[in-house]
This record gives sequence, structure tokens and C-alpha cells, in this order.
Amino acid sequence: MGQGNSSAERLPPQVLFEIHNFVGDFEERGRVLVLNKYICGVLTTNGAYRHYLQRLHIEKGVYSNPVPGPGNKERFLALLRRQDLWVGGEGGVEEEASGEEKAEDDEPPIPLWRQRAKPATTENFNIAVSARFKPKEPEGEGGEDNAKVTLPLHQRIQLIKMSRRLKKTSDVLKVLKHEGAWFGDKWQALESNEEDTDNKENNGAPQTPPAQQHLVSGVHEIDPMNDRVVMVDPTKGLREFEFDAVVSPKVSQSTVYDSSARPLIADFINGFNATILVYGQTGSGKTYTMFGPNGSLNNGDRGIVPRACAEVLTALDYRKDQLQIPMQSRLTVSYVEIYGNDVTDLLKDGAPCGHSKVAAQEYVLSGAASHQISCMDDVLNCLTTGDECKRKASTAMNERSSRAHSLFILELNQQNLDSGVSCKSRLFLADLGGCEQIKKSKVNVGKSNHLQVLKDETMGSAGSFMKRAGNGKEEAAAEGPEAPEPQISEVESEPSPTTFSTGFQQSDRLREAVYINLGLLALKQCVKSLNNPASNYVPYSDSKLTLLLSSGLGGDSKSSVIVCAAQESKHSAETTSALLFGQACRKISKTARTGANMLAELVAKIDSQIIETEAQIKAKERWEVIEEKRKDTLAEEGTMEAMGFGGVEVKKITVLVGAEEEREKLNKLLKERAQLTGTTLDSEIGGDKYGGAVGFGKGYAAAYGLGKSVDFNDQDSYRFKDEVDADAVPDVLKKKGKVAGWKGVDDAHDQKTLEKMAKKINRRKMAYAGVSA
Ligand SMILES: Nc1ncnc2c1ncn2[C@@H]1O[C@H](COP(=O)(O)OP(=O)(O)OP(=O)(O)O)[C@@H](O)[C@H]1O
Repeated sequence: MGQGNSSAERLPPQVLFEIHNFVGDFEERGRVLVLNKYICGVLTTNGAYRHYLQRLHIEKGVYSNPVPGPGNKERFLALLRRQDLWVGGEGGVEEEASGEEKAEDDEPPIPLWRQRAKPATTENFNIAVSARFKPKEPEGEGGEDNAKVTLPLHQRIQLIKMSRRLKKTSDVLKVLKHEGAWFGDKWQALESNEEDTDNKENNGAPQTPPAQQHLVSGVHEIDPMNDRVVMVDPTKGLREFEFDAVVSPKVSQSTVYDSSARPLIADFINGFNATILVYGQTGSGKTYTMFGPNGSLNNGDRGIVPRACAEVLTALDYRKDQLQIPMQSRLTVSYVEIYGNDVTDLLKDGAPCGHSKVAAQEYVLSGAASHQISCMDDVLNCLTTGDECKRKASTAMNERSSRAHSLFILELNQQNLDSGVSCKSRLFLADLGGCEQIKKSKVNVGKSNHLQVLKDETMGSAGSFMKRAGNGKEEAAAEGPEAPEPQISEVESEPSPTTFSTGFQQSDRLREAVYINLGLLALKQCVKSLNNPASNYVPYSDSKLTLLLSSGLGGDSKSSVIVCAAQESKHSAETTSALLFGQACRKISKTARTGANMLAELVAKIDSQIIETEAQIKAKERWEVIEEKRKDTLAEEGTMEAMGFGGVEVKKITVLVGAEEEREKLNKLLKERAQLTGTTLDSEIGGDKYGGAVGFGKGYAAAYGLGKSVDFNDQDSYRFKDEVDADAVPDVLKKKGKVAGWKGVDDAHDQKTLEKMAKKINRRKMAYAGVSA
């Protein structure tokens, strides 16, 4: 390789080494690649790298999708780092020769690019965010409702600078002047210099300050070239957003797939977990983007899900026949819907996932809901079956509105039969329910052509039902995660007779809206925490949606968020809110890793931290004896004791103290573990492990748990004792024979055993009780 090649030397040494390793000596001369001292025919650099990408796939099993256009070089360089993906062991790291060795051997120094580094298994990246705008509604079909906005002068100047690509403020002022109005009182002051001249030309007649100019709110500019969107929001004023991709309203489904989903499909096949989610207001085109128009699986209009499945299946077929390494693979799909706290299996007629609500996450992620697929017919069957089962309804905002969040999960298990290296990756495709304002979707009142209109005061009205039943949180949620306006609106249509069935329908719609909004609120909170470096707790457990998406959002998977939005002025508040969400997601940086069971690894890591923390607590905790005054609760009626005179017993109580910080840490770890495993904190604390024996509020367990105290001197004083349930003795201790022959509290005479037992249980329970009390 030519050492003097400046463009090649700019690449990091490890990359240079790896390219050399892969393609032999090479040199880049402008747009032509020189390989092994021979010019590669007429191959341009881009063409040559396309060829290398293909070789990388065939020889090393590293997949790259055939994206048209330039950029092959960058993709090749990125993928080259994964060339040892299917190789067992470390991949043969070549150590850097030390300076002394070099001198001894008297060999010419090894160029930096020849030194081999350990292959990368992790990649740092930010969540990729793209924005897609729905075509404008035709006028007269609800597309017009132009809210007027008065921008402050500096924003107005900024807007003109952005839209007209002007740099100088003086040029902007000329535009403003030409437009005829804007400045109000400041007109003369700002333009004084120029106006002086102009006024002189106008025979000295004073210029009257013109009326304030108003702008129409909404999307002002969609700039796919620079991936920029300019918004004028009625409450927030001018806003400029930058994303990884901005697609114009007219682009095809395949362009959206190429820009927002395709790179992640390659990552998925290469063993990374990946998440693609669509977010936006109701009716903004999320389902259209994810699945296609109105559930149609027509080739041209197909959305991301069928396209992704087609690409994965084609790639797997190709890999089976063409790769030089023998690969075995199995692709499965799960399709679930999240409605409030219920997760249902759309491929099993909407049956609940798992036997209990808490088990849903474990059930879904363990693959219990999965179906093997091997061709597109299987995929289309799953999509059709799932679609029939989905909650859909007609609202004023969308004729076919999804009334819950749905999650399509692809799971790919692959193994290199030669090296035995296996990899499991998951692709989460989430079609989130749309955030909606009740007054716009009119689910509380119905829409004349969908549901009969109900007044709040009417019996069975959904509005009054929710108002009565709902707490503040529900009402807030009903208005969407960022509701800018007050709540349930006035009924706009004429009242009409109410039937119970319409009442129920409306209460269903309203409940759905609340559930959707609550899930989205929880999602926003998670994104906020992920963006806050000071926060070490992400509230995934706040909703089933965030629990299921936890590994995709904050975990080690690659993620892409597609913000769907409407351009119309009347939707500008929701559009700004959706774009702001996208911007917040874009700031989240993560480390993605290839490899198998990420969840198990994470849980194992937390487990080791739990053990460490428990050891710290053990070292620090101590029993302290305190005096407690207790009243005789069983005193006979009419006695002095019952009337409050006397009847007070002073008891010595032994209390476990110390290690408060560690307990708090333990509590956090237990919570985190519960989130990851989809269980409850109760079971993490010991409910499951000890056969539910340490359930809260139960005799013995209560004394050891929430009460945080053990009354060791109380063995004879039955009057002051809670009734003890023999079942409450931890099974694990019974088995070990530590409390052999346990029959009741009278047998609890071995103080040491009790102390030991209490400490063991309390370490976890106190961590919980101490923090949550
Ligand atoms: N880019 C687009 N081009 C053409 N039509 C679109 C586009 N996006 C959405 N639509 C149409 O707009 C309507 C609403 O879209 P869709 O059902 O996908 O919205 P949504 O965001 O999923 O709504 P919800 O949250 O209520 O389910 C559909 O009729 C759909 O075909």
C-alpha cells in the first residue's frame, strides 16, 4: 500500500489494518481504488466498496442491505469492524510489538495500521429520529382552521432568515419593509436610519406604524435536503427542528423505509437488538407508516413491518445458500397489543399474555407468544390475523383509529455451525396509539356520523362517567401528554337521545384514549430520565408499554423513532409536541452490543450488585434495643385499662439499624430487577423465594418486615402479640431445618435463629419499607 496516500492515512489505524486484512494492499486515488497495485478496472471507489460489502457478507456473514446511492465506503468501514461476528473466541488479537523488541529484532517498525486490535462488539450511537408529514387535507374537509400567531420580532427575523436563507439582519429588515408591516411601535426606532432616507424621498411625510402582521401557525418549512423542519406554534412561537431524516409528504413508503428503518434491519440480522417506533398525534399516519394504508398489504403501499419481514426473509434465504460459513437460523414473530395494563396476544384471538398481568413482559420476551415464520405468506397471515383482533374504532380524527399500542416483535436465532457461535436478536416494531385531545377526537361526545352525541349531564355519558370515576391523572391523560388547553370540551353538536349502548361505546373510547395517553406519558417520562445524566432511575415500570419497550429504548438495542405529524395549522400544538418528543429522543445516546441474551446478562449484573450490596448491609447493620410503650388492646370493656388509665406496657424492642444508604441502593436494584424480569417488587423482596411467606401485613412477616422490629422478649405475652400464621415461616428456613418443628409463635424460642432469620428477610424488606414508608 502506498504510504504516502493522504486520504487513506486519515482513517484510524485499526480501520486501515482491517481493510488491509480484508482486501489486501490498497490505495485510494480520487474516485478510483487501486488494489494490489492494479487499478480495479473501472470501479469507482463506491463501486469497489459495494463489491467489498458483498464479500464481507459472503465470507464473514456480515449482512449489509443493498441501499442505492453513494455511502458504500462508510458502510463498509463500519461493518468491517464486525468481521469477527461469527468467529469464536477473541478473533486472534495481534499484539503491538513494543519499541524494545523492535530495536532488538532490527526489523522495520510495523506501521500503525498493521497492528491488530480487538474486534469491536459494542457501538455507541444516538437514537435516530426521522419526521414524516402526512399530506395536507383538502380544503373544506377539515383542513382549514388557521390559528393566527404573532411572533416576537426576533423570531420573525429568524424565520425570514431561515426561509429566505438570509444572513444579514439588514436584509431581513428590507424584506419586512417590503412585506408592509410588522414592527408596531418599534417600527421607527428600528428602521430609523433607513427610514430617514426613505422619508426624505417621500417628501418628508412621516411613516405611520403599520398594523401588526400575523402569521398562520403550523409547519412553515419541510426541508428534506437539510433534514430540517420549521414550525410556528401558537403557544411556543417559532421552532426549528433538526432530525436524522425529514421526509417530504409526497415520498413513497419505500423511501421512508430506506431512510428510517433499513439500516436497523441490517443491524438486526447482524445480531443487534433493534427498535423502530412511530410516534405522533392520532390520525397522523403511524399505522400507515408501520403497516400500510388501512391494513392493506399491497406491495407498493406496504409499510415498514411487511417490508422489514420481506427483507429479513430474503436475506436469510440468501445466507442459507450463498455464505461460505454454514449458518442456521430461525425467525419467529410475536404480535401483541397493550391496552392499559393488559397485554394481549393478537395471534391468539386477543388472549391475555401470561397468567397474570405482571408476567406479561416475561411471557412476551421469553418467546411464549412467538410463531415461527419462513415465508411472506406466514407474515401476511400473522398480520391479517392480528389486524382482525386489534382494537380499532372510528373517531372524529381518524376513521380507523388504533385504540391501543401494538408491538410486532421479530426474533432471530442464528448459529454458525462451524464455530458454534450463536446469536439472538430482537426487532421491536411499535405502532403507538396516537396522543389525542378528547375535544378533537370527540370520543367523549361522539361524532354525529359515528356515535350519537351525548351531553355530560345525560345518564351514562362517557364524559360524566370519566369525570366521576377518573382522578386528576386520568383527566390530564385524557387530554394527551402535552395538553395545552383546558379539558373536556363543550359539546359541539346538537344533543340527541342517548342509549346505553352509545354510552358504553363512548366510555370505551374515552377509556382507550386515557390508556393510550397514560402509556405515552410514561414513555415521555422515560425519555426525560434517559436524557438526564443526573437521573439513575428510569421509570419503565410506570406502564406496560414502557416495560415492554425498556430493552429497546434504554437498553442496548439500536433504535429509530419516526415522528408522524400533520401540517395543518389546527394541529400545530400537537405537531410541535410530537417533534419535541423526537428531539428529546435524538439526544439519547446508547451503547449497542451484538450478542445473545442481553436481558439475562443485565439481570446477572444486577444480581451480582444485589449480593454485593447485601454483604455491605450485613457488615453495617446492627440490632439496637429500644423501649416501646404498648397499650393493652384486649382489655375488657369497662375496666380502667380500657378507659385509658394504665394498661400500658413498656416493652424492650430490638430494632435493626444502620446501612440506610445501602438499603436504599438495594431497593433501587430490586426495582430495576423487577422491571427487567417483568415480576413484582414483592417477589424480588422474597415473596416468591420464600413461598409468599413474607407477604406484607401477615403476622410474623409483618413483625419482621414493615414493622422493622422484632419483639424477642414477647414470647409469653400473648395478649400483645399478633396472631402468627404458621405458614408465614419462610419455607427456605423450614427446609434447612433452622426452625424445625415450627408450630406457632411459642416455638420461636431460639433467639439466635430468629435474629438470623429476621436479618435475612429484613435486608430486602427493609430496603423496600425504609424507602417506600
Ligand atoms: N403519508 C400518507 N399518505 C397518504 N395517506 C396517509 C398518510 N398518512 C396517513 N394517511 C391516511 O390518514 C389516515 C389516518 O392514518 P393512520 O390510521 O395511519 O393514523 P394513526 O396515526 O395510526 O392514527 P391513530 O393513532 O388514531 O391510530 C388513514 O386513512 C391513512 O391512510
